[in-house]
Amino acid sequence: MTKPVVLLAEELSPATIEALGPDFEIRHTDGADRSQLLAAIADVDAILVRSATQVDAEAIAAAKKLKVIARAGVGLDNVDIKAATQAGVMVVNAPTSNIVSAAELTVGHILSLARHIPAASAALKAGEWKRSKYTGTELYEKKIGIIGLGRIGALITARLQAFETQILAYDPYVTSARAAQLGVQLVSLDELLEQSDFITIHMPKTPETVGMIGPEAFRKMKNSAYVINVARGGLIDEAALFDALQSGAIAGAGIDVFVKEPSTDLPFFGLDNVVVTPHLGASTEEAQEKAGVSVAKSVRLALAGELVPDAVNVAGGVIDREVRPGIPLIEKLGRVFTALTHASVTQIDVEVAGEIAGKDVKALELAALKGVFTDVVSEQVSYVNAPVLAEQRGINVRLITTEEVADYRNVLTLRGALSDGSQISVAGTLTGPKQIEKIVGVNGYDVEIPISEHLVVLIYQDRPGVVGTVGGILAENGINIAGMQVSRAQDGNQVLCLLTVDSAVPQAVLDSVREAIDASTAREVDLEG
Ligand SMILES: NC(=O)C1=CN([C@@H]2O[C@H](COP(=O)(O)OP(=O)(O)OC[C@H]3O[C@@H](n4cnc5c(N)ncnc54)[C@H](O)[C@@H]3O)[C@@H](O)[C@H]2O)C=CC1
Ligand SMILES: O=C(O)CCC(=O)C(=O)O
Repeated sequence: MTKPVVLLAEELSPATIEALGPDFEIRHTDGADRSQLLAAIADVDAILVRSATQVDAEAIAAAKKLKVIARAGVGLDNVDIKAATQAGVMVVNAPTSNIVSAAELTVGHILSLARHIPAASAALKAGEWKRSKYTGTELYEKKIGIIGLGRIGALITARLQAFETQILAYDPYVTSARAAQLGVQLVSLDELLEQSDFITIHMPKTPETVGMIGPEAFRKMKNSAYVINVARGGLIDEAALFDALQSGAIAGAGIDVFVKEPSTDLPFFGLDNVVVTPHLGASTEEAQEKAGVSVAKSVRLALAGELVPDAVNVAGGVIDREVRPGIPLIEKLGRVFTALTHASVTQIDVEVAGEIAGKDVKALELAALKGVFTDVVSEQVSYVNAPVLAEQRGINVRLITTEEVADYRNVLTLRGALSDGSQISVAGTLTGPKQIEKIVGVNGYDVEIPISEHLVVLIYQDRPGVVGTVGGILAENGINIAGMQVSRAQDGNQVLCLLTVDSAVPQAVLDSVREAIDASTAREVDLEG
């Protein structure tokens, strides 16, 4: 059997390959080389990148088998998440892998600027013993302004509080309670710019944040202020930074990230009051190992068809141990549901009844939709694009939970309204210590039959001899019946007969059954593959 292919598009820690294990074919490419990337991505199942590879809409369209894009780090500005979601491709990152490293580098930049360490070192190595030129400033009792008080901002706060600094922060999405918990004073952007001695930026790159630190912001800063960017190139307008440094509008800057990377000859590189590093925030042994292992685990889960806690374009999150067995069951129920439909679906209710209803069962909704669309569209259906497919078709989806259930510990039901006004439903459960997957209801008829790869659903007028007729036709065509349940409707003499058979039932055979017993419904549900 061919192994799924994982493409490593950048240099990643050796621990990444170890954590992937032997179940994959590993290929390498240089993701920064566009033509290499587009050729290499064409037939891979997963791609692992850092920040130098642009996994944009063009690359995603070229990747016909791609199921997961894994970013071994935090920032996802090099991945087109919208295009990935449309294509059913899961995007994962390693959100906490490198935050300590990035926070420590930021503190390094702050100290380098405060004490002119790189410049003094370069001068001494060049034979100059200059002490007064490199007189610095203490951090003690200084005001540090943090723009973006997320994971890294919070780590920097804790580290700089040890220097007995005062931390100000601007982050419109952080509550004052969170700021108080961190011992930070939340202020407006203007207040932060005007009061801070060191201003450090820790936001994502978004249309809202690009160029946020431009000419106007530099005008508001103290002449003695230092600015640090270990977040993303472009948050600071590079031309405005050059002017501010050259004109003495600010005292200096520490920059790890650039609009264009790699960049080796930007105008401000020539200035004495700038410390630059080549995007080293995450470049530690520890961060790379954590990022590599984290995304390798996510890739393993994603390629096994499971939901991934670190997926950024799936609403599933961490799945409770008791909810997990329901995922393959409800996906199968989704496929049975589709086989039962005879008109377009306008509404789907995913009902979770029983003990698990109190848990986070969002993953069951995703799995149900994945099942519903698996046999409907030619494109790959995943937890990622299943909700998109429902939305595109105008299907209203509801997740309904109730702890009340009559005969079983838990029952999962898909109930649908069709455009012709009719309703369909299929219910299932897991029974016994082996957690056998069973169908326990179809269109309101009670049954209890283990799910198998081939199911036949028949609805007909109750009368003697029908079961024998069905069995006879199937036998004539070499189809063995593994199980059968007949259920009579409570309000009439319609009967539902659910059969599990050992092989697929060709349409012609199903048509003969339908004719012979005058069935109003005769459907085969093929769960193979
Ligand atoms: N230089 C490097 O090697 C590394 C850089 N990074 C970058 O650092 C940045 C921060 O990462 P995390 O702290 O993990 O992200 P995070 O998502 O935990 O925090 C970002 C914070 O920015 C805030 N924010 C968003 N828009 C804002 C706005 N308009 N004004 C003010 N605040 C705003 C959010 O509310 C959030 O609290 C990201 O851009 C990430 O890509 C992360 C790791 C390494
Ligand atoms: O992988 C890298 O070195 C880039 C790290 C980074 O910028 C991030 O994780 O956002």
